[in-house]
Amino acid sequence: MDHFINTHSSQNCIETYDLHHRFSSGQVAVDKLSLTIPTGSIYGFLGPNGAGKTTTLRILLGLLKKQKGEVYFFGKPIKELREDFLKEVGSMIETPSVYGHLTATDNLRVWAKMYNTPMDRIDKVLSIVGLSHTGNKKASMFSLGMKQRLGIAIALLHEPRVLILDEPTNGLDPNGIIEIRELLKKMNREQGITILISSHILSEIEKLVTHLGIISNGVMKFQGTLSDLEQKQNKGVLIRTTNNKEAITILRDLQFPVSFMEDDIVFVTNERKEVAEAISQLALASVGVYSVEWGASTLEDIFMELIN
Ligand SMILES: Nc1ncnc2c1ncn2[C@@H]1O[C@H](COP(=O)(O)OP(=O)(O)OP(=O)(O)O)[C@@H](O)[C@H]1O
Repeated sequence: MDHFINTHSSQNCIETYDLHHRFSSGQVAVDKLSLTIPTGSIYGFLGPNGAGKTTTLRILLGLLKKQKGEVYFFGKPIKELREDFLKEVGSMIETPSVYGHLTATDNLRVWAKMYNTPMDRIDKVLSIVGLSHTGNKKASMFSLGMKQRLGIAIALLHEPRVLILDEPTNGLDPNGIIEIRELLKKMNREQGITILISSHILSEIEKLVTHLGIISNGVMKFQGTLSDLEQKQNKGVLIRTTNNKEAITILRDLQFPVSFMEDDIVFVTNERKEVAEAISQLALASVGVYSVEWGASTLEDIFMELIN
């Protein structure tokens, strides 16, 4: 592992190298996982149920003992930082820890005492998460979205530089998802907080994140920016002709990678020249081409391909 020690960077808020975790049941939950979360990014940690996201986040936070691998926060190994790094980290793992019989303010008072945070910070975080108006309402009467917001407020109390959130949009309706998304974007933009957010639904975080790590069965399948992922999109061309049956025979004989999709011929290529050549060949064979349309596989298609 020594060769990694020199490669870590203070440009990155969190880095892991070759993290590995096996539960006593024998289940390997995390396998040689290397994460790179740039400072200032919103990093989406995406994977299906049981992929190993929560296990990874718990290891990062020291809630689960690291078995193998390295973890760096702000360019330094956590064993050097000891528990000090936790002052810089706010987190919400699984469900928010909220006392139902207390108001939002009283919930925050409990945590402020524990963190030794000045009480005037409470109004600030309530305003950041949009819960200032909740007054005497007990948290048990909050909607799920409000409870999630309160959980985020608790995570923000001690002014962390990084926020780690495990599926914060779980169970929320579409409006709730949008509200949390806008809140996180605002915090990242206005306060420069780096955010690591896990999810099992690409569409819930696609509009939020700058970077993505896709995990399946404990193994990292993709890591990069959203546009890196978009580059993996396999562009294709939909061709409509006066005689699709003949057209497909001609194109297959000429070794073009074509197939049928409903009534269209799908031609998988990114090469304009190849498309032009295919159309000329069809014209030579007196097959009329009346429509040519560039299509693209969706990000969801790529995600499904990566995790299966
Ligand atoms: N305490 C445990 N003992 C044994 N196996 C466990 C334990 N906790 C988790 N696992 C297993 O480890 C694997 C990874 O679980 P983990 O909770 O990290 O996944 P996840 O990606 O967070 O999933 P989800 O989206 O469902 O929360 C799963 O197969 C899970 O069953």
